[in-house]
Amino acid sequence: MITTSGLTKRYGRVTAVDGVALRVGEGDRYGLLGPNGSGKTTLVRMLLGLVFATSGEIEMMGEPVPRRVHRVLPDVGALVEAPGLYPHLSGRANLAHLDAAGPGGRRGRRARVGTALERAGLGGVDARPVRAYSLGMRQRLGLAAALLRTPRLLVLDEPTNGLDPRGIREIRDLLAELNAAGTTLLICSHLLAEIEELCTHVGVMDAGRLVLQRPMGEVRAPTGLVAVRTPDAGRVRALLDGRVERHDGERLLVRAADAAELNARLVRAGVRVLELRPERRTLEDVVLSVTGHGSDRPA
Ligand SMILES: Nc1ncnc2c1ncn2[C@@H]1O[C@H](COP(=O)(O)OP(=O)(O)OP(=O)(O)O)[C@@H](O)[C@H]1O
Repeated sequence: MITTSGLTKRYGRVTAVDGVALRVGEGDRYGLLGPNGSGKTTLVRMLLGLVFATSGEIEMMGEPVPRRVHRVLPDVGALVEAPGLYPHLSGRANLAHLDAAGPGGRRGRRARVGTALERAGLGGVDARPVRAYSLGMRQRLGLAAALLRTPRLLVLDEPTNGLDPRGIREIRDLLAELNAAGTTLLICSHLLAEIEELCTHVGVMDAGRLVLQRPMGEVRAPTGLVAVRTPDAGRVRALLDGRVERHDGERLLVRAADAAELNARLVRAGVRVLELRPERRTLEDVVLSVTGHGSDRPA
């Protein structure tokens, strides 16, 4: 879906994006993480033909970008910067304007706009002028604009910016639904939890470089430790002498390659197991291990 090689963008002496080889496959939910100023936005803008690369190649859906970006953009929905909204018009009227600028004809416009508003959770408030919208509502309207033409690829920069927890959940569900219907997602965020919940693949930028790019399942590999919660912690210690790495009240951390085998052994010994779960590396651990201090901080 997206392949770049050696993609580089320099602004004077600042190298915002440095030799990036991005690989986003069809149907992926790709989360691009990185500290502020690590180059995520610049990278995404180059993909959309909004910023020209200093060097390197971009291919999107088999077409070279920016040379053939006009062929690609009709299949791409983007929520990258606040779209040019008219504050005195309603959300519905704004979308009708945007739709008129797109490839779809007049026919079906009303229905397209209505469906996009509904899906983005703005069905009930579409008559209000946009200047009365909260930040979250503007964000939803931006998403509704991206949804006007069920895109093959949806590129989102901080899609849940300004949303409350319920709004975040709704947008996440909507994105998962779109993805299930075939839309590839590329999401920039610095919210680890958001990416961890939603994405199948993760890329991490640091000081312009893509320092990690892997399927989520590999990133969150098991640590070889199993978390056990039991009121019989003392008995577990006696039983598994030397394999208990940590013990805090009812909670134990046990070194074990096979969680099922450990569970069977504890139950056989009459230990009451309340919870048992293989420990995985969190995305936070992984990201912190590959990124430096955050590119915006003075050295
Ligand atoms: N138009 C520009 N002119 C000069 N420098 C720029 C320009 N755009 C970005 N930069 C610089 O390039 C670097 C990367 O910026 P970019 O906005 O791509 O990072 P980011 O990862 O998207 O950060 P954030 O999470 O804060 O949006 C920063 O050092 C930034 O100051």
